[in-house]
Amino acid sequence: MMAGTPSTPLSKIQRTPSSTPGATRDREEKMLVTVRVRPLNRREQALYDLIAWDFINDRTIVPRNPNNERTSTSYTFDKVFSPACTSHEVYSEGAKHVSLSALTGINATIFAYGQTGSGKTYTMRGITENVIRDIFDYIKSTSDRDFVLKLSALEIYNETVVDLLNRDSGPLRLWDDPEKGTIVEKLNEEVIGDSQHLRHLIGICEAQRQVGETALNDKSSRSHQIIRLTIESTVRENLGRVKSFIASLNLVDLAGSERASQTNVVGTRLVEGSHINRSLLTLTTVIRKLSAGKRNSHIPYRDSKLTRILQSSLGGNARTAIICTMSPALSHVEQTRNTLLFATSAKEVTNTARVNMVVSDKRLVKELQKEVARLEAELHSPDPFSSSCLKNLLEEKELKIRQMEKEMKELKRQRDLAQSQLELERKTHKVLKQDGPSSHVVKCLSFPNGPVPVKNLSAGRENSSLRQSATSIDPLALIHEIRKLELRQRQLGEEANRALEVLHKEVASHISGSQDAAETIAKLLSEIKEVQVASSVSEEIVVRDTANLKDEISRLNMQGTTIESLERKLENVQKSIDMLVLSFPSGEETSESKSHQKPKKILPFSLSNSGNMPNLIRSPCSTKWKVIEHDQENRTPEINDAASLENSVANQVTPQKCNEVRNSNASREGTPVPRKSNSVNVKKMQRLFKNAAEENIRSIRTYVTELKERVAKLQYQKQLLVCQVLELETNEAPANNPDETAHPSMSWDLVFQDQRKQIVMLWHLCHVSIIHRTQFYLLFKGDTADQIYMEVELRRLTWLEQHLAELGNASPALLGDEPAVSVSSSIKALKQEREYLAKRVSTRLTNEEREMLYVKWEIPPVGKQRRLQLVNKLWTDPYDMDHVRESAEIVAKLVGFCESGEHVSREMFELNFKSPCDKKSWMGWNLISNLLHL
Ligand SMILES: Nc1ncnc2c1ncn2[C@@H]1O[C@H](COP(=O)(O)OP(=O)(O)OP(=O)(O)O)[C@@H](O)[C@H]1O
Repeated sequence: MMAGTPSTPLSKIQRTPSSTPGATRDREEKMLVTVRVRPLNRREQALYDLIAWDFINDRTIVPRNPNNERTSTSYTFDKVFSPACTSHEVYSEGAKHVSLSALTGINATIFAYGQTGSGKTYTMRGITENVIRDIFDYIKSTSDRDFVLKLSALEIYNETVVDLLNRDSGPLRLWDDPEKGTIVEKLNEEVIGDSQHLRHLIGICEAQRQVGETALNDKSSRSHQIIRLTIESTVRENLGRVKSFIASLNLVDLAGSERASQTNVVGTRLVEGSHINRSLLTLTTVIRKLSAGKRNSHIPYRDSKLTRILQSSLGGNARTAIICTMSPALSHVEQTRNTLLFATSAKEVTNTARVNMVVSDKRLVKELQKEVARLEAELHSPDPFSSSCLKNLLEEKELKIRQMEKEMKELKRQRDLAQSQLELERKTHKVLKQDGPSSHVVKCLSFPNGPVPVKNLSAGRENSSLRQSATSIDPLALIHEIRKLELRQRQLGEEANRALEVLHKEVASHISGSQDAAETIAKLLSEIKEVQVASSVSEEIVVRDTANLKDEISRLNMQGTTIESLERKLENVQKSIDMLVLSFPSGEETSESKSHQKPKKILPFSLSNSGNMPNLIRSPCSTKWKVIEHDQENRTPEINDAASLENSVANQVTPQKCNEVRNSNASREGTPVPRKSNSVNVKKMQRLFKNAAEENIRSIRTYVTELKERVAKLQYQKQLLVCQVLELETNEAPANNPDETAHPSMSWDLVFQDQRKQIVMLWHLCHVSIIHRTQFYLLFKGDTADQIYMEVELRRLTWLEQHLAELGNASPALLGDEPAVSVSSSIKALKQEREYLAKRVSTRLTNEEREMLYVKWEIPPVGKQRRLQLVNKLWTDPYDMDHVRESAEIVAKLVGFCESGEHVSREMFELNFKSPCDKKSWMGWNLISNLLHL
């Protein structure tokens, strides 16, 4: 197993020993950022591509302006290397100083960043070669120190970490060490003999790396490669004390950012490209946040393996040099601009490098023991002349030993003190987090009613329930929440089942819309009203200390089947009710019925007043309901006889009652009941019954819809809990990373943009239904109330992607059949979904709209499958947010989200994440827990 970046134990840190050449004090310094421009390559020359950049001086680059006008944008760095510069020059001015720091105990990282084909590998090869030469020259010329060099190398391919010195070891796990940072488990480390040996091993790593051909580079690196040299050197000081310096030098060759449209990649290359882009996006976000000086805010190191492994090099204990590589060609100007923006942010990032020094107790004791043994042996020697001299010597040595022991004691005392201070700080940090303000949402999961203050669980808080950081949450608190959820699940199940029983009995048999049906429905409605129970959740849930989180979640999952079957039942009932509504004659759209639709009636069965309402997701549906009631209350009474009569009927529900009301109204006011022919009255009565029945059915339907929402909410809460439990249980929980659990202070808007980009990328990687993507995209647009949805979506997708990536790269023997089948079935489901949408292109879009889209999306003017070609292009470039927006708009049109001119409503968004067109084959969230054997 290989350690992460070496760091000095707190007690052992010494600042800048004078004996160490080149060592510096513990201090902040900016990253060294340079830009290297390669010459136009053959491909670019063949296409007569133009040079798009000018070098004003050796630090500044500007976009070339053909008209010689003054340009407003210029980019300045520590150094800009023109195409004429050699690799040796790049090394000397862009990497040497930083990389040789590792010889003196300072961690160092050199990495190349840039678009695919811009020259990263070329540059890093040159640097590595120069580094090897200089390191061995230094070692040769530093005879007072002993050096030990070790090499390890890894690549991150499709978010999987692979050992380049031993590919057979399979995917490697990462875990966090409080002192050493992120550790790559079981990574091979080879001790280096000499420079030849080192070159040989690096050659092996290069040969092992994933390389593939794309339109922009014949030998494109499809993975991020990190070669890590760990350099340990020891020096013996006057007192015989042994000091060790230990540092690592990371030589990082990133895979290049790429646009699918430019690299023309499909299949495997496309998937690789998505992973590459995603991790580079995280790297960019990390750099951007660090550059904004928000080191105490949440920096999303954990969002990609690349940033996790390089965490200490990005704003931590390391010196870092970044060489941004670019093509000068006009055809790449956009990508190059992105690279330069990245470089501009990187310039602002500050690292705090320190000398990692270890004063070795063990070695010291060993040395002392050796010395004592030698002296004792001399003392016992029979030579009388040397005896007194030896005695003196021994006394002298003993004095030194006592001195050293004292020093050791002092060192240990300092170490213990530092450790206890650290411990105290951690505790304080935790307490602060638990008691802290509530507006921070990232890493905090809760459900109801938007942001709620987090309070201590024992204080019996109501709503803070799940809204605690998973990394700081007490397992007992989680169990408590699980129990509460179970209770709600049971109560809801009982209520819904009773209501459904009644509905099932009656609804199916009365779909004719006759007077009988109206009566039955009215009866039904009142019965349903009765079965509603005000389910207040008991707070008196006792959780034993011995309760086990995993067992709790398994139990909850088992019970989940009840809720799932309830969901199915609700679905069926809703269908029956829909049929019932449809069964009414289409005369519904008469002017009369239209007019009564506007000023809605107070319904006899109002869910808004339900005791359960506070527990419901506040859906647009229920909001509307309230507005309707409000409208009604403020409405001036209708003078229209029929309308007021209808109101009464709707209120009284049954035809008999309707008659009574009508008669009593008439007689009370002393107004003669208008005499009309019998046939007219019967017709009118029938229409009134029908309207009343319809209204009641709508009430029932709303009730069922709200039941569904409540069920969905429970599922959702369950998944939140599962997420929290998973995070709590995994070794990767950032308990030792206070930095990561820190509350974000950046604005929600920026967080939202970041999260949205990541979600889009993850949807792409996990082959999530494009209808789901569209719904989610259109529904969550950055409102503060969206925070929780965004967070949960991100967490779920991150889990899913990580596990799919790990499983996808594991050997079949490791996998078993299930997960692989699931991945392929979700790809299949996505394909089916596209076919389904393609069919709707003709019906949902006008000829004109279709033709415009074909032109815009570059669909050939002739061909059989133009509709499918169009749909196949939707949601394919997660990197381009314009593409994403346009894709969402088109899918929304095809599915009819925007039909009424309104935005998609939350009730359309299914929290169980099933694809509407193929519920069976889409890989839903349940799979996550299946994968984890929960
Ligand atoms: N400064 C340079 N001078 C001459 N040739 C160069 C230079 N930089 C790159 N090249 C050539 O350009 C091609 C692409 O370079 P390289 O493979 O290093 O790109 P890359 O950025 O690592 O691409 P990818 O991200 O796809 O791996 C190679 O053939 C390389 O030899």
